[in-house]
Amino acid sequence: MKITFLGGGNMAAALIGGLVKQGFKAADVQAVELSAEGRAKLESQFGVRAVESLDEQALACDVLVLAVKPQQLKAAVAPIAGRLTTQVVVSIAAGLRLVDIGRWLGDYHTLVRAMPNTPALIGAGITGLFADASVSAAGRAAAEQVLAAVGSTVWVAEEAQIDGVTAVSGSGPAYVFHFIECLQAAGESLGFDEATARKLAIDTVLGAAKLAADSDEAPGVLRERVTSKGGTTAAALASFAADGFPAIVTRAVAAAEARGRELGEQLGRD
Ligand SMILES: NC(=O)C1=CN([C@@H]2O[C@H](COP(=O)(O)OP(=O)(O)OC[C@H]3O[C@@H](n4cnc5c(N)ncnc54)[C@H](O)[C@@H]3O)[C@@H](O)[C@H]2O)C=CC1
Ligand SMILES: O=C(O)[C@@H]1CCC=N1
Repeated sequence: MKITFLGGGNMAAALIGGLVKQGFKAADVQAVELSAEGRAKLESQFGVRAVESLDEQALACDVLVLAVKPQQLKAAVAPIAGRLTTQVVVSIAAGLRLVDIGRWLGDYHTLVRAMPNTPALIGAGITGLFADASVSAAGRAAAEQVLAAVGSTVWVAEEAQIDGVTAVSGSGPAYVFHFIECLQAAGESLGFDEATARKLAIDTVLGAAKLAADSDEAPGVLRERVTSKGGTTAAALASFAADGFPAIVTRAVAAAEARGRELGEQLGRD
């Protein structure tokens, strides 16, 4: 399977890195990237062909992944409008709706919306997928194969749910990194040096996530097991509750989801 990325920035690099690590042949992966520095990085890091514009060789692919910023996508696909034949086009752009992307591509509807996340770089991503009704089973399978190479995948029943996936898991790594930053800073405030506080914070999140992933129990049950009555964890959790932590998370995720919808509506007017 030949895969071309239109846009070779952070997320494309995470996906390309993941694909190559998972055994995809670098010769079957290409990237179209405006920045010379970006192209040089992709070529040297992953050994893939990186070009400035979508030439015939780059267009001759089975899956074309649109990996530019939502605000850049309409202009980026303009040169290929009406030139697509059988390629499965997978947009990973936040918010943008298939109906608008299809229009910008010159009424082309072999389209899949996917929302991956950056842990794809280490094969630990999670991607939500939604396909236009006209995409064949083989087309869906091709799109899924690309994303499944870098982590797990879930199909959603309605396109609007991709904005929810974006809010929970697309943006989610940033929330977890932020929590790690805060836990590290809290450790430093107790007198640990930076390296020690960082290790305590990261290894805790890593271990807890692994335990939650491996366990049949709900995260709430695992939380209760850490929480001795009248103990230290109970004191911390009472403080979290008093500060409204669950509502803070719910509001933040809702803000991300609303922003996705807003981006789709705003940019789709073009
Ligand atoms: N960063 C993340 O964690 C995630 C990002 N996304 C989505 O992935 C897309 C890309 O995001 P990032 O990689 O973070 O952005 P980025 O800015 O790092 O990458 C976009 C790249 O596209 C290039 N580009 C822009 N116009 C171009 C054109 N006409 N032809 C060729 N290259 C062009 C830019 O030079 C840039 O390197 C966005 O739509 C975003 O919503 C999706 C999931 C997670
Ligand atoms: O922040 C963003 O808009 C993108 C989408 C998901 C992660 N990064």
